Amino acid sequence: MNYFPLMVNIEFKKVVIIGGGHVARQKVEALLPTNAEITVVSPTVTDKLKNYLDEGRAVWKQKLFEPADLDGAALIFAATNDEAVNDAVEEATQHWQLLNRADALGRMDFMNPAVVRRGDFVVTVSTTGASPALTRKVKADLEEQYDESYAEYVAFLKEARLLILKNYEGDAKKAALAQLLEPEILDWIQQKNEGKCAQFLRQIEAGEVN
Ligand SMILES: C[C@@]1(CC(=O)O)C2=NC(=C\c3[nH]c(c(CCC(=O)O)c3CC(=O)O)Cc3[nH]c(c(CC(=O)O)c3CCC(=O)O)/C=C3\N/C(=C\2)[C@@H](CCC(=O)O)[C@]3(C)CC(=O)O)/[C@H]1CCC(=O)O
Ligand SMILES: NC(=O)c1ccc[n+]([C@@H]2O[C@H](COP(=O)([O-])OP(=O)(O)OC[C@H]3O[C@@H](n4cnc5c(N)ncnc54)[C@H](O)[C@@H]3O)[C@@H](O)[C@H]2O)c1
Repeated sequence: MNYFPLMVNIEFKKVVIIGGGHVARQKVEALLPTNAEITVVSPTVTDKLKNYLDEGRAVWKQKLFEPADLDGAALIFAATNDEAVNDAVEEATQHWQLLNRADALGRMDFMNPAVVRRGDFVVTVSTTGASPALTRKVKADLEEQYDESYAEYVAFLKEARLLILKNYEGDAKKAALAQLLEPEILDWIQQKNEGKCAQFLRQIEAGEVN
């Protein structure tokens, strides 16, 4: 199956996770930055997951799964360790709801890639379920290659690009946008050279970048 990768806005959408184990905790952690409305349905939860629930970052329904738990959910994660329960979640999922099964059985409307998040810079990795271990290895490589400085780097590129779009047209715009990929800009960010960054923005505004 060829899955279609998407960046989806799920802010305020209801997401229901059935199960409260290690996998459910991973799903909650992946969802927290999205501001989705997360509900966890499970009689027990791990200590770390309990912390998120205590902080009000997700709602805990401390109970066994029932079909009504899925009402209004846009995304559903069947993440229990019991195949029969995951089957029951699948059975209760409406055609318009998107289902993920952590056991990778049955209806899999979407899969979870590994995610490296650096502010607006997001890199995802997937083997479409073929080798979660390779996915994690490549993720670790990417975390090293794209360190925390990329958040600030991409934020700076955004600011500079918007200034270029405002101040340049035609070929001059193209040339100025191409300048944004000069490696020295990443060097300035990593060396915390705020002077150089500010000077570059002033040069853009003065029409001097080409
Ligand atoms: C990327 C990540 C994202 C996430 O889960 O959010 C993710 N798995 C992660 C971790 C992880 N997965 C596994 C281990 C145990 C060690 C090992 O085996 O290596 C660990 C390590 C850990 O848990 O720490 C094993 C495993 N995974 C699946 C099965 C079921 C099966 O295949 O039968 C089994 C066997 C279970 C068993 O043995 O019983 C299934 C899936 N796991 C997926 C994603 C989807 C496709 C991924 C792809 O290939 O691209 C898919 C299909 C469904 C889905 O969940 O969407 C997350 C990275 C966390 C991070 O960010 O570091
Ligand atoms: N996708 C992945 O990354 C990945 C990784 C490892 C394992 N897995 C799969 O995910 C499954 C879950 O793994 P885990 O480590 O989180 O298991 P776990 O044993 O730590 O947790 C299982 C959870 O399911 C809950 N549960 C059981 N029956 C329930 C019911 N009727 N209603 C509601 N909740 C119920 C339990 O209370 C528990 O909190 C594994 O069995 C495996 O198939 C997936």
